[in-house]
Amino acid sequence: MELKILQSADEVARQAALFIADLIKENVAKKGFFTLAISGGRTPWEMIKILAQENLPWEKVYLFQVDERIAPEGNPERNLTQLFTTIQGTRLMTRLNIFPMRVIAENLEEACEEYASHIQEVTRNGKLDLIHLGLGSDGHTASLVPGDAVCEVADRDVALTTSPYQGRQRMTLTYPLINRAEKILWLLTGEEKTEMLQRLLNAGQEIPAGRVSQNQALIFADEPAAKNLIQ
Ligand SMILES: O=C1O[C@H](COP(=O)(O)O)[C@@H](O)[C@H](O)[C@H]1O
Repeated sequence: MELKILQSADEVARQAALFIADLIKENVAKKGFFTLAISGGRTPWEMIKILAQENLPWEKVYLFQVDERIAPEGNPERNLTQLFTTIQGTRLMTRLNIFPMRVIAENLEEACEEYASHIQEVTRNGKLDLIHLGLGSDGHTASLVPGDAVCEVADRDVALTTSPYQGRQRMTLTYPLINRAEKILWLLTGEEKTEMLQRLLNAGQEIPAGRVSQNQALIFADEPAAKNLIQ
């Protein structure tokens, strides 16, 4: 796994946006489209704001969610609400193909299956071109949360947590789908990520993030997150 240490959170966002922009150009030129899954939390929004300024073939980009809270439409805790707030008024709002997780469905198990089918259809081979991941200070990533049976799902690409996590049940991409992605991009900023960054680099199997494939992964971390690694 490659690690890039950058001076600040702003620089992490900028470099990540440039990295994604290059991948979009490359994939659209090669196969005509690009598939991407974005996490929620704190880190992706600045990167997305920068990306939105790029003149890219957005109509050919298909954006999926990595995870979502089971909560009503427009709920401020939802990752989709934050995404829409971030891209409001930008070209991404009208041109990007966004696939929201249907967390308001009556039958959530069916909604998981349907989401997995959409990913299969759009990607054609079941492999997303890029998955962006964050890392919680308890070692969770996506909504693969410590101690939840969702971490053991091996036969489905999208699943539900068995219990609420930070107050809400969640829908999440599972390890099989995440680990099949062509590329995985971790964004880690802030001092509170220092210990988990170390464990992620050691592929510590005791934290959910440590079980994500490292072969195709790249980490952009800022100096506070990587402070133990800087001499
Ligand atoms: O709950 C969540 O948190 C993680 C970590 O977020 P971050 O604040 O470190 O960016 C995030 O990856 C996940 O999608 C989100 O639902």
